Amino acid sequence: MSSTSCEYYEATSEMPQRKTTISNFLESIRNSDDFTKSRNLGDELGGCRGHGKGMALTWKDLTVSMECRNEKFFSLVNRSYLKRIVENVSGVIEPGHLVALIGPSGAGKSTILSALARRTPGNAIIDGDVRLNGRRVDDSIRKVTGYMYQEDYFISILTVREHLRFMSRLKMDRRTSRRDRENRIETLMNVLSLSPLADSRIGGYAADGQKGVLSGGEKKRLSFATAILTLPPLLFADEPTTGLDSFTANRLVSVMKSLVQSTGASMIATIHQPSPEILAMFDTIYLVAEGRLVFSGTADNAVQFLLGCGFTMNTTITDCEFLLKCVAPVPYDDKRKSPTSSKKQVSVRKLAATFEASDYHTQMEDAISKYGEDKTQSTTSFVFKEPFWIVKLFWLVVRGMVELGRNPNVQWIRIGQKLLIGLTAGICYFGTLKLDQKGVQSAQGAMFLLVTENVFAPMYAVIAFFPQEYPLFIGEHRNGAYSPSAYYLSKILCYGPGAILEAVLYTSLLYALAGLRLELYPYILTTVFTILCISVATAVGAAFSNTFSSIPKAMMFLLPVEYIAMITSGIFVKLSSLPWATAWLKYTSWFMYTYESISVVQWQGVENIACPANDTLSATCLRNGHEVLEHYDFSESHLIRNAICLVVIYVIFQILGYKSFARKNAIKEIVFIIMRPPLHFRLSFIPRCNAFELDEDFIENGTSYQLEQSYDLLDMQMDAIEGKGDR
Ligand SMILES: Nc1ncnc2c1ncn2[C@@H]1O[C@H](COP(=O)(O)OP(=O)(O)OP(=O)(O)O)[C@@H](O)[C@H]1O
Repeated sequence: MSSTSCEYYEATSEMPQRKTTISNFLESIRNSDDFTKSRNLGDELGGCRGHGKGMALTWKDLTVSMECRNEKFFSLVNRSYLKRIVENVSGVIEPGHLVALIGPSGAGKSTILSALARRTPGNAIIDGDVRLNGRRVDDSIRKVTGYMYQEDYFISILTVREHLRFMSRLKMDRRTSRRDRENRIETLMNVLSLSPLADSRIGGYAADGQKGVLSGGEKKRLSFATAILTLPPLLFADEPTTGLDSFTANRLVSVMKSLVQSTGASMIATIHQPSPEILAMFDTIYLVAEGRLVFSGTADNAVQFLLGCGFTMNTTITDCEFLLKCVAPVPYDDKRKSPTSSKKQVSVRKLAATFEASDYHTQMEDAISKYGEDKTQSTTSFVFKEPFWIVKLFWLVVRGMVELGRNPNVQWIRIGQKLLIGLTAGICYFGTLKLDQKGVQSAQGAMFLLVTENVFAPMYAVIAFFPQEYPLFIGEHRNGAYSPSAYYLSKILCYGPGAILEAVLYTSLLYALAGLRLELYPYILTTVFTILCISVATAVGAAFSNTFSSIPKAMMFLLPVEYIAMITSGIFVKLSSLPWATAWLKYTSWFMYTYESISVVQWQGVENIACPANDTLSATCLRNGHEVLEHYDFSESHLIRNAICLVVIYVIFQILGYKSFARKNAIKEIVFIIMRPPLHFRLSFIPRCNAFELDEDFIENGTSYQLEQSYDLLDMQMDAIEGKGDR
């Protein structure tokens, strides 16, 4: 190691006497029963057929910034600013190595991990050179690598074994035989002590208030089992040991260690306060603080490096505690008020600079050059044959059906609700539908109820549905389990039959009780149009739900659209009296298309509607079905047009819903593009700031309104801070 000058720390002359070295620990673990037992885990799990040996991942000057917004009520004019989270971090994961990212909370470990694995949130802006076996990574890394999220994403009503079975169908190589799949599932459950829980429901705090069945630690292990189901050649694990007791954490890391050793796979894990035993199992550790790399090498060397920098270590703390203490963040208030603590704040930068000047850094750079330039192994040789899209769709539908079947209350309650409303409305209309003027009003009222009840309830049910499902979808999709299209379509296929059943039951009940035209043709056509109506309503709900970031926002924007559609249905306003500026709105109204159609089938060919004796010659008396339809500005020739328009509206909203689901905010982006010129014009009057006059608050709570400007200002600001800090 090169001599490092760390004169800003008070150097200690006395090196602490450490009771046990990390190498001793590693030796003792290697000799332990537990470790030897799981040593051949790779073979037991069926080797890494289809995945080849491990992969080398290198990254140079990785920088990650997050585009943040100052959330305002009307988010179209929210100002964005950039928050830099990771700063020029480099490193390497060699094949067959177990690597740890350690550092204090908020240091940027998860951000580095997700940036390397291409699983960052949408607001992340990543810069740097990341290579997998020498090739620049793209989104295909998601398919060949495994990722274990910090949060657990499960369908609570599935059992442990069912969950693993579904994931094996969605994720494992399509050439894997059923027997191999089952073997792997059983072995993993066995190794991770999940076998006794194989038939227990995963649980979780579901919407129905059902309490969790698996504990947090058991879910963590299940999460790990899911991540390694495909035996990925490279696994990213975000805090795999958090929430586990020390014995289980130890066991989990020893499984990781044995897997990398027996299969040659590589694994990187962020880890909080590992015990000495766990720390010793990692081949390399990356110590991160404030988004910077402070050290890379073995844990033993990290301690030596920091001791060499002048930190003191007393004998009562563990190595990891010592490492974390050296780079612990200073509380925000202290940082602002106390000059001494701001000196400590600079020290992480200096520590990073010291590391950059050290031999450890040179060794790391050599390894990066070695693996970063290696183009002999193509990443494509690891690309396993994933299941076909249609197969994934099939299993997603089956999983959705199982979910519905296990949670029948929701569906039964909705059906019960529909029957009750149909019954109540039917009783109210019972005996009122006669062929006279009053009967016309009653019939139109009953038909309008047929429309509204098939719009509002399903639309609002869908609005709440997608936000609930989104975290699970994101977690599984980013892990390469399936595409958004397969998932979205599976949801339509799963929930479609239920919605159709609701529409049929409600329509039939109200139709019969109210005494609407009791003939097969009008009944079937009315039912068909109410089914089209409920389908459009769910598509509209899905589009709005997926477009806006929260349910209240989606409702806020949906309500005016829904009101326009309802008002232009033909019952509240004479459609021919609408002024030219708003007359076109009726063509967007699915209420109008449905209401007109069921009115047509009801009144087509009806003659002899009775008028009051003293009113037979009055122009207001409707004598036959044709006059009724004319009164509402409806036309008998519109039936096919209406059916086509409903289908078109359905398709448009499903596409918008899907686009927004796959790429959040699709509709909002369109609105923003339209709004951009006036916004740009307005914002150009805001005076520009001098970057050097800005303080750190700018970076945290910045007021920049253009992304490019944010970048430039941020760079200048960081340079300014660094310049001051180094002097
Ligand atoms: N999507 C995001 N948008 C804005 N800021 C973010 C985002 N994700 C993370 N951050 C911020 O980045 C910083 C680092 O977060 P990160 O989760 O990477 O830290 P960490 O070291 O993994 O912490 P912990 O150990 O507590 O999980 C935090 O200050 C966090 O608030």
